[in-house]
Amino acid sequence: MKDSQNNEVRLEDILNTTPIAVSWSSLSSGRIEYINKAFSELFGFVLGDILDTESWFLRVSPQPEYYQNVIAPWIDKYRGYASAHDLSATLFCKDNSVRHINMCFSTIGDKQFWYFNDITDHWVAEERLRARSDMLEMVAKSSALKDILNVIVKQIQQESPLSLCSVLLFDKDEQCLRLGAAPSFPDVYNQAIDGVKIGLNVGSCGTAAYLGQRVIVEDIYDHPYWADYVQLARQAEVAACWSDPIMSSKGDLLGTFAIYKRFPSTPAEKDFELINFASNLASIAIESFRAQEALQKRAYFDHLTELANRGYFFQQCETLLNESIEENYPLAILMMDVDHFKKVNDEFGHKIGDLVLQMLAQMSLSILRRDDLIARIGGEEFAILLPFTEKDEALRIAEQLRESIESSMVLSLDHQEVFFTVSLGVACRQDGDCTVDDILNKADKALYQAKAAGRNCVFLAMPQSNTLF
Ligand SMILES: Nc1nc2c(ncn2[C@@H]2O[C@H](COP(=O)(O)OP(=O)(O)OP(=O)(O)O)[C@@H](O)[C@H]2O)c(=O)[nH]1
Repeated sequence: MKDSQNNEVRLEDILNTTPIAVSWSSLSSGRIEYINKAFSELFGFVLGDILDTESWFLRVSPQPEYYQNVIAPWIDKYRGYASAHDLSATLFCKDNSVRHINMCFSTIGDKQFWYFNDITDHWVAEERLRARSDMLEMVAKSSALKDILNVIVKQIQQESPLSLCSVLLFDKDEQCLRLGAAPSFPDVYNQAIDGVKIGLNVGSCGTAAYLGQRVIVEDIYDHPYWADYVQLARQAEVAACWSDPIMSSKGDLLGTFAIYKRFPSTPAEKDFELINFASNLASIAIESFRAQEALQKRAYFDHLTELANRGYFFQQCETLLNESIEENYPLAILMMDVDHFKKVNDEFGHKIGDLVLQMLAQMSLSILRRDDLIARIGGEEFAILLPFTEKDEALRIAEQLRESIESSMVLSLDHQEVFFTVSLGVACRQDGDCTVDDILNKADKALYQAKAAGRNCVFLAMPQSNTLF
């Protein structure tokens, strides 16, 4: 008896020196009878905190379903076996920090011996590598920026399950933040944040973007930065927010990355590391996306007027024409050409000619509807696609364009007012119009007639004849 007690003491001493967390429990009662020092250090529990394996696993599982669906079936499967296959699980410590554990158990008589190996560092490194390569793959495949940012946010939330994360994008023109990705926030919160101007005391993100530096608010309900936003925070059920500005490789502000907590919280060293990782990843994603966007713009858009170019117009036109034939909805095309443009160039110089084209583009955009498409298809020639548009509406839009352009002007280098006009040809899709060229040719002929009729007017291409509007 004395020997066995001595042996037990020695075994506990030995187990207390091992860096692996070890415990044993009674197979019949489930009661945990022993935990070693490494176990207490890893999970933060002492033996007095723990009753039996089931209640302990329920306490450390992220949700009860995780215990019921993952851990309990694993225990049942290997109950009574000499040893179980490993299970990798995400478990909470007593202080609610999260660890990734590789665990297994073996059974000897009535005793179940448990081994818990902390693989958090390894797991985090692997997950981050995976997130980075997933993100780069999405960037390479030209996925939507929102989807790419969602991958980043979800990765961080997985690594830090008690956190909610968001990425907001900086809108330089409006000096405001736009929603990038915040999948765990309620719509009411996301709608309120979308478009918020950056500035001091505009929550953690608005302030971080404004200052260009990290903002740590440990208690939203007791911080001047959040004074105007506590109601919103209450709706989202958040109480702490740590926000980092996302900067480009050239040091420009791209947006913000933020970690929110449900309770007032102070970030630990590993949280800062997590924020750095996320901001970095988001910066790569946003910069790559914007570079691709710029490339696409160059391929599809006219650099002088920033309107679509000929190639893009034909591509879009073909898609919409086929759609309008299939679904039998009306569609119209306008051809618009500057009158006597050569004269403008000759009289005032090419630079002023360019200004005229830019002014005309802006004026047209302000008149056209959201789904209309205007493109510069030649030097001073523009094509306009009007989907879901009947003849009368197309003529009304053409006339409005003509009138507005007639009454606009640019200033020459010696401050003279330079007025200009346009002629327009209008064609509507009719039965038998199968290609973009079919309709464009009609619109072109109507434009030619408008020119021949003296310019600064609108002509409609009719099935048999052309008519002055
Ligand atoms: N400033 C400027 N001029 C351009 C550009 N592209 C083409 N042009 C000029 O547009 C003019 C077109 O002249 P024309 O085809 O004779 O047409 P027009 O003078 O407008 O006469 P109508 O169309 O018959 O009313 C030429 O002088 C071109 O040099 C451009 O990007 N910028």
